[in-house]
Parts: sequence; structure tokens; C-alpha cells
Amino acid sequence: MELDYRGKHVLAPMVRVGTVPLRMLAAEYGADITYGEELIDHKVVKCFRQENEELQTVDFIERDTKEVVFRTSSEEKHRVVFQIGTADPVRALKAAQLVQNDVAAIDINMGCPKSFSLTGGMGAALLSKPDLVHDILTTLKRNLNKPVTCKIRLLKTYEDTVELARRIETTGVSAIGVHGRRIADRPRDPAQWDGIAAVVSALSIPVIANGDVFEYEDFQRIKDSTGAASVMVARAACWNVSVFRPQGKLPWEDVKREYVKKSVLWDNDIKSTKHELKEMIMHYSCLEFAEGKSLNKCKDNADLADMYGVRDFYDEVQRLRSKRRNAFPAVTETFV
Ligand SMILES: Cc1cc2nc3c(=O)[nH]c(=O)nc-3n(C[C@H](O)[C@H](O)[C@H](O)COP(=O)(O)O)c2cc1C
Repeated sequence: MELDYRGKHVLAPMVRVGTVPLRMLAAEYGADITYGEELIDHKVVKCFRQENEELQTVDFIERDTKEVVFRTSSEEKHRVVFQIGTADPVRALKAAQLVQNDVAAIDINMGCPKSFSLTGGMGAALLSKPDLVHDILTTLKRNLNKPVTCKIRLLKTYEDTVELARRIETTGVSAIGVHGRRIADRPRDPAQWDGIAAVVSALSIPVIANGDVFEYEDFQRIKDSTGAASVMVARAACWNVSVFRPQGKLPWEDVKREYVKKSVLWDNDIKSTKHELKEMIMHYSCLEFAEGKSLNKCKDNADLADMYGVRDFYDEVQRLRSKRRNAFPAVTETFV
């Protein structure tokens, strides 16, 4: 069934943070739609698809480096959104075609203000190129069998933002994410919810409002204030992903342990897991304290399991994995 973008709580795309453990945990706590981190089309097109029976995942692996660029599982197929960084319709299509059968939707990043994106003509650089935006989105819409969306920032004026959003709507996208900040705004600057409201009033397609949702109550506050169909949260979820729980956040110590368990379960890349744990520690404590120093020394998921007191869980996962390994001695590769 096609993804419905109304009335949804959404985990925002976050580089290095939005890998499989955080997405799975977000969904467990109540997220309906979970975006993966932005992946650049140049890198995605160099990947092949591989089913990993032992982990029960689908992996997209870079041919030369053998790095797992994107890991997902059928468990999240109906809610995971694959976000692409691109400046080229043909390359974006090639990347999207590789993953489309394993994800719920494809999103194009049109909001990243980092110089890496801007110099490559990607992310927020697209905001000033409406013809290219149109080309990318129509190419994807015509050739994919999954919903296509994009995520923008506010432009200099609300009128300019609305004009671009209207143009985007004509491409037939299923929804549009709007981060209520301009390119020059810093994360500490308040998000302008009335800018999002201006887009909502001008469009008929669902708008996903994004910016400054920190508590569960904020989901409703931003909806009431903007009229948006759905709400997306980034930093608050990075710091404590239980923000999606209607009953309120759990203590961050508990969430951290659950996150480590998910990282063990999905054999997450250690760099990504450590990055997310550091984000949590920096927010609630300080990396200079003992925990931060011990975390730095962790070399793999086994070290993390020891550090966070989940060694029994780790051992049980390894036992099940070796059972599966014996049942499925070979993995299935699909070269595209
Ligand atoms: C660690 C981090 C990584 C991010 N990576 C991405 C990304 O890959 N793609 C994207 O469109 N936005 C990215 N963003 C922006 C967020 O998706 C979101 O638009 C922004 O943080 C505002 O939402 P918030 O106020 O809930 O944090 C990132 C933000 C953070 C904090």
C-alpha cells in the first residue's frame, strides 16, 4: 500500500544518525515514517544490492570499498524513506531505481546548507534552480513505482518559498517537507512556523512541517500553528528518540541502552553508532567525562555491549546469528 503522508510523526533524515538502529527504535517508540540519512547519488550508483540472510537485512554495498552504504530490512520497508543528495536527474533516477523496491518512498534533499552540498549543486543549492528541481522530480515521478517527495528550507521571502513549493507541486510529488529555516539561519535560530503555514495554505498536497519540535506536545502545537498534514523531528530524536512516545520521553540512560541493543542486533557500523551515542552524551552530559572517554576506546559492538551492560543480549544475538549462518551458508547478491 502506498505511503500516506497525513497525520504522521516522522523521523527526519540525519546524516550518520539515521541508520537502521535509530530508525527501528524510533518506530518502536511511535514514529510512523522514518527517513534514512541523506546519501549522495554518486555513491549510491556505485553500490550493489545484497540480501544478508544472517542479519535478515538488505544491504547496498559500495563495489570498490565493500562499505555498507545503506542497510535496511523488510521490517521497515513500508515506512523507510530513502533520501538522495543530487544535482542530476539521470543519476538521481539511477540511484533511486537501485533501492526503490526495498523502501517506502524516495525523497530529494533540497535543504542542506553545508558547503559540500552547495558546491556540488545539491541540497539547498537546488532552491535557486526551479527548472532543475522540476527536471529531477518529474524524472523520478515518471520512472519510479514509489512515492517521490522532497524536503526544502524557507527561501528569502515567504512569497518565493510559496512560488517554489507550487512549482514542486506541479511535478506530482506525494508530499513536501518544509524546514522552517532559511539557508543562513543557524539551528539555534527559531524555526519560522508561519513560513511553513504559508506553504500549507498555498498547496493541496500534504506538507510535512519541520523545525523545533522538542517534546511530544510540540507535534500537535506545530500542526495547529501551520495546518501541516504531518510533522518531522530531527534533533530532539537524535538526543532522545523516545520523543515519539505519547506517554512522554523515557530516561536517556534507558534509551541509550536500547539503542546499543539495536546496533548489536542490526550489526550497525561502529562509527555511526558511536556518533549517535556521542550526540546523546553531548546533549545530556559531557564527552570529557568517563563515559565519553570509554566510548572513544570502543572498537566494535562487543565493546559497546560490555560498556552499556548488554553483553548477555550480545551473546544471544551471536548465537542466533551462527544458527542462521549454518542454515544459509551463502548470501544472495544482485548486481545491477
Ligand atoms: C545531525 C543532523 C543531521 C542532519 N542530516 C540531514 C540530512 O541528511 N538530510 C536533510 O534533509 N536534513 C538533515 N538535517 C536537518 C534535519 O533533518 C532538520 O531539517 C533540522 O534539524 C530541523 O529540524 P529540528 O528542529 O527538529 O532539528 C540534519 C540535522 C541534524 C541535526
